[in-house]
Amino acid sequence: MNIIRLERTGPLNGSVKIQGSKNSSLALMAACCLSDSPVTLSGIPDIYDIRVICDIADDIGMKTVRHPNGDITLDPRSIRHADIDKEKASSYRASYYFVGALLAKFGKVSIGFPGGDNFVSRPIDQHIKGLKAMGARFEFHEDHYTVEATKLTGADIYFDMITSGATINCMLAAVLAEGRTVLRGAAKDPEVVDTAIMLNEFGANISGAGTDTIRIEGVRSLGGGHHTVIPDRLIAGAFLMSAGIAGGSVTVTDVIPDHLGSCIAKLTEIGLQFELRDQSITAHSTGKLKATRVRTSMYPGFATDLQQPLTALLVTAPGKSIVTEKIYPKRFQHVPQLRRMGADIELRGSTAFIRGGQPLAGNWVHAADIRAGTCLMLAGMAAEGTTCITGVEHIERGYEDAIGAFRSLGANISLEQVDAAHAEEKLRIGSVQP
Ligand SMILES: CC(=O)N[C@H]1[C@@H](OP(=O)(O)OP(=O)(O)OC[C@H]2O[C@@H](n3ccc(=O)[nH]c3=O)[C@H](O)[C@@H]2O)O[C@H](CO)[C@@H](O)[C@@H]1O
Ligand SMILES: C=C(OP(=O)(O)O)C(=O)O
Repeated sequence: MNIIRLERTGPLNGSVKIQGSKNSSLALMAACCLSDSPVTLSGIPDIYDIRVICDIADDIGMKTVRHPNGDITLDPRSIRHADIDKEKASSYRASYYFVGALLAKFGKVSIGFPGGDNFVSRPIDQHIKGLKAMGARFEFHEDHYTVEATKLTGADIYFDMITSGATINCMLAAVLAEGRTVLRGAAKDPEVVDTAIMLNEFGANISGAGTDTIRIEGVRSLGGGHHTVIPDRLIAGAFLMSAGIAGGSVTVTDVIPDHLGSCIAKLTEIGLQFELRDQSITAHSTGKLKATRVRTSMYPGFATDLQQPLTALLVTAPGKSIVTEKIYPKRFQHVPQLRRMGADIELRGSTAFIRGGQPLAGNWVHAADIRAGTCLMLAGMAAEGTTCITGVEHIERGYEDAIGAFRSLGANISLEQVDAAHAEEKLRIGSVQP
């Protein structure tokens, strides 16, 4: 099995080109099913989740070609059915977008339950409620569910909470539905906006994406064309944090600085300095970090996907920090791992109380999800000695080449193969801190 090995890292210096957004790519790839002509997407990252989508596309008959320049062309004209392999659908989170994207054309979609990072509870009731309002009927089975609709009709949908997944899924279903759909309490995330922009480029009639009310007038068909996915703001945010942990200056290029507003504001409070340009951001360490409080919230608030890497940074900031997770109250699988490295963190409900500035020591630790992996890579840069991280497959769901990028900045990081039993034993006996 693969592990990531890290040694304490001196100042980082250099720049990293940020890959296309995972979460946007997952929506865009599924959205292509709505078109009646080929679509070419630029910037889609070569990551595990995307490879699964290409597999699913292949199964249902949508030809996909990855060109030498990295672009992907998808041809929805040859889709034969909407019976999605259960296991493939359950191996990542956003498989539910195939429901919204295939329902109008096929009248019935059969699919496995969404997988993805395990935060104990990730309900899909808002997807169900929204699609039902448009005329869909759901049936739930042990390992899959089916969604049927003889006809999809526009509806007025009030979400009970802000959800990017349900906003995008209902938007996809509404594009070819009859009449007008209004999504109220919609998510404003850049990934929602990116999806709406692409669909409009191909002939959809969506207005208001990026606000909390999205209106979609159903159209009869969509054409194809070309679209470039937005950059991954979550990966960019984690690289900016690495300058705070290891020192030095890190530039992220090919980004949209506006998408990182709340992250930059929080990192400035903590003591980093920033230079913002049109498409790049440089984070400078000032050598001084301050404790802070943070509460995650939906865009434009501080993203839950940045909570875990931020926690690593706060563990190194002297003083008491308080991190409250409002989106996934149990998203703390990184905390026991940070404790194994000597971090002083107490968890009470959905809040982590951090006494920062204690020395960290390398250890064997396990990344249970993508951002726990980011968090542990950052912590490993600050820890004395060697840190070995298992669960690399989770990191690979989101990052094209995290190791290469951190190495290019000067981090002491490598991918190594070890015997699985050896890793398990090391994780079991590691020097667990009280
Ligand atoms: C593939 C993808 O894009 N994943 C992202 C997406 O996940 P995902 O789309 O699953 O997350 P949502 O934005 O839908 O979830 C936001 C909140 O709404 C709740 N909720 C959501 C749907 C629903 O039907 N019922 C319900 O209660 C969730 O439990 C959560 O508390 O947004 C999350 C929140 O920014 C990010 O952490 C994930 O990286
Ligand atoms: C939670 C995440 O991903 P997913 O929703 O795909 O599990 C993430 O990217 O941090």
